[in-house]
Amino acid sequence: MKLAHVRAALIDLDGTLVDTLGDFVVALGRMLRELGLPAVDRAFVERTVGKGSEHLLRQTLLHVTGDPQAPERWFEAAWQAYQRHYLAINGEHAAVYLGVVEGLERLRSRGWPLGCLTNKPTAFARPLLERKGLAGYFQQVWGGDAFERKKPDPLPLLKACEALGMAPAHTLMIGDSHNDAQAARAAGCPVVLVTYGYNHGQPVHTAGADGYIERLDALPL
Ligand SMILES: O=C(O)COP(=O)(O)O
Ligand SMILES: [Mg+2]
Repeated sequence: MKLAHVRAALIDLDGTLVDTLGDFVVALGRMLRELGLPAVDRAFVERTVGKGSEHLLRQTLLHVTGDPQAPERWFEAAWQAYQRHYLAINGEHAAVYLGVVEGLERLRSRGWPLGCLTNKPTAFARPLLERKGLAGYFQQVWGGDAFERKKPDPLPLLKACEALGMAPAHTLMIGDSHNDAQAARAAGCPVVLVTYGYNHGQPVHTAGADGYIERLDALPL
């Protein structure tokens, strides 16, 4: 892992900083019940999160109905209900991973500017970071709606580097999935993945990162 040139970091949220699977399962469950649709299982949610809420809702609607028309037909009602249910429980069924606070302290002690870059809507991400005591570590927080395109597109990383005043080659992306690695590669950022998150149901070591760590405080700085 070559981190000698790194001067800043962009860190993913779900599956990297906070284990939010419980929040997703509860909010989706309440939404589906409200719409009169069948429930969804935890394993499906785990392999579907990471590409933003719109993707999660469309895939869930397809999965529970088996009807290719369902995502279009139900999307608007689902989105309204999901936002309401998610915001009502945001962080209640979620826990900060071991090593995260220690890792953030170490990154901060190096004087690196830190940004949180997630595909989660900004309106969910900010209160979650506040509630979990992590907001103070980040200069900026960008959700999946902050830019025209989401990860795995490189655009959010390029824009975030620009906002931090750092070149991509000096900005480390830390994430938990192929999505983060692909975006970082295309943006020209070095990338390290944690091994405990959600990687779309795939083994994380196949994601093509520069390095893999079991805890955030295991970064060789
Ligand atoms: O898909 C989501 O809502 C969140 O994904 P991320 O925090 O891992 O980018
Ligand atoms: Mg993630």
